[in-house]
Amino acid sequence: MKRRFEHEEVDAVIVGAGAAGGVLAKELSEAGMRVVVLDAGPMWDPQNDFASDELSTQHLGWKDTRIVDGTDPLTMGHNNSGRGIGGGTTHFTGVFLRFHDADFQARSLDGVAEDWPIGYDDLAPYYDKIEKEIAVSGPKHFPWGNFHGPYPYPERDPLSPNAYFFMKGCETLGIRHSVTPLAILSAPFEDRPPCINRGFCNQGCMPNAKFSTLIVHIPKAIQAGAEVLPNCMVTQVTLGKDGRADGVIFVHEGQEHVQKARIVILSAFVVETPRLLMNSATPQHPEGLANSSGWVGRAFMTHSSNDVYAKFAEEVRLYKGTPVLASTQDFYETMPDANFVRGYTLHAHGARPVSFAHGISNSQAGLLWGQGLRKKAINYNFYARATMVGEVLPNPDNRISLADEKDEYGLPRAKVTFSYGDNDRRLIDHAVGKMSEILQAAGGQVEFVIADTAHLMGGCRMGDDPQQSVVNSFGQTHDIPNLFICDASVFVTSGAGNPTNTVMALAARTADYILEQSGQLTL
Ligand SMILES: Cc1cc2nc3c(=O)[nH]c(=O)nc-3n(C[C@H](O)[C@H](O)[C@H](O)COP(=O)(O)OP(=O)(O)OC[C@H]3O[C@@H](n4cnc5c(N)ncnc54)[C@H](O)[C@@H]3O)c2cc1C
Repeated sequence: MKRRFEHEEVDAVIVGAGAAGGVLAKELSEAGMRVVVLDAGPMWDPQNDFASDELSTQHLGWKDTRIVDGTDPLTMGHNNSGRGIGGGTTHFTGVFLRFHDADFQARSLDGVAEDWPIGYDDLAPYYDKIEKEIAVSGPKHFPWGNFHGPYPYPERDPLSPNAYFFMKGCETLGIRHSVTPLAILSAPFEDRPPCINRGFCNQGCMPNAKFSTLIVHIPKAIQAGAEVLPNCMVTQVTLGKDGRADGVIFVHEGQEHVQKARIVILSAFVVETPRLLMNSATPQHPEGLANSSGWVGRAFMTHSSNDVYAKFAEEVRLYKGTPVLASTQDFYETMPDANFVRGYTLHAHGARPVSFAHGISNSQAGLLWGQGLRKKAINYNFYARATMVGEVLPNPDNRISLADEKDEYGLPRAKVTFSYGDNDRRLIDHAVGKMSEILQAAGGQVEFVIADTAHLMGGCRMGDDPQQSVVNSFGQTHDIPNLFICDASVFVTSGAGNPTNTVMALAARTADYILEQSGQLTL
């Protein structure tokens, strides 16, 4: 492996080239900082590595063994993680929503969870910047939240049959709906083509119509001088004699290497960032770095993402088009007459045949296999699907910790403990009821409800109080001023919308802060 900065201290080393790491790499290197980015996985080549095939693209997820427990253990892998340059964005669905004002104020408004140390207004300019930078497509008027459009690029057209059925159901019931804001092009942008509705967004998008960090931020960072090193698994953050972070140790092809840096930024996502901090424990930091509060790994969240499938007399063909093209946020904020607080987004959500068969084989109607499964799966073309993105309240007992079992690097594996709370379950019941009503109002017969989750957030939450949080609102750890955390792990609550726009806006804000502060002695 050729390295430019093997024997030098760089300005910043970034661990993880995903949604957040990519934004940071671009911003810091364009501002003239010397940046090295290390990612555990490969540098993907969309034309060779992104097959139009469900099964052969599972490797885009983080596949290392994790020990899972709790009353609702999570299925880890392709559905909730990424590995390699681009991180989760290589195979994310591209739904690109902003959080609402209320998402930052769960404690003040509803007496649950915690308020974030920032509000919507702190992120608004960064949402604007990111959306413009990647040409988000969306409606002229988005009915919910603080931002109503217009988006930089026009909304997608035509939509999928599944989206039209969803919108018909919503209209019949008087539920507002909208074409979904997407990080997927509706017209040419830079050197990328518009989407032609192939529908393989979760397999990597071979034509590059869908945004990913791999094809947007990382090339720009490299152009500006950043060194991006794939297949480099960071195993430890190191401290100097002064107690400040002074670099990282990483493994490439079985060999250990060191990268010294003035600032260390962890953007390794919700499981690996806390794990790395805990695996970097020293006698001065016996519970792991940045963990004097005891909050490292705690209160991580997922979104509830239950699916409802309904059968129609006409063909729907769930494989057609971008998976999500229509949504409603009419149930996003706390509803006065509901038996739960907070809310959810609903999407019309396509499904390819393998995930359809996998889902229905395991639905709440009971297990299906053999002839029974075949009989249902053969009617795949007649099913429509809706999916929820439900807020899950933070619970300190939902946590990432270290298991006894070791991985190939000799490091303790991550243990991921997750259980839903009562509020989460009541919220899910409500959303499943609404999705069923919508599909029925469109003419379908509900046949399958499938419990599922999506997205991970939290585990290194931000806050003003160093005893109750890991980082400040800029991602700077309370304990070690030149150690930053910038990824989905800093979320305080999960909100009820897909998180990546917020992950990237936070990263752009952290980059500004680092650039403002980097001349000062405190960094
Ligand atoms: C199937 C799927 C669909 C999704 N759909 C949507 C959607 O439609 N809309 C939305 O908003 N969000 C969606 N998401 C979520 C989205 O992908 C994440 O929110 C986002 O990628 C998180 O960004 P991040 O920077 O925190 O982490 P990531 O993007 O996951 O990046 C983390 C990177 O760190 C690297 N890494 C980890 N540990 C180490 C280590 N020790 N050393 C070196 N490198 C390391 C990993 O390889 C990875 O590349 C989806 C996710 C998946 C998996």
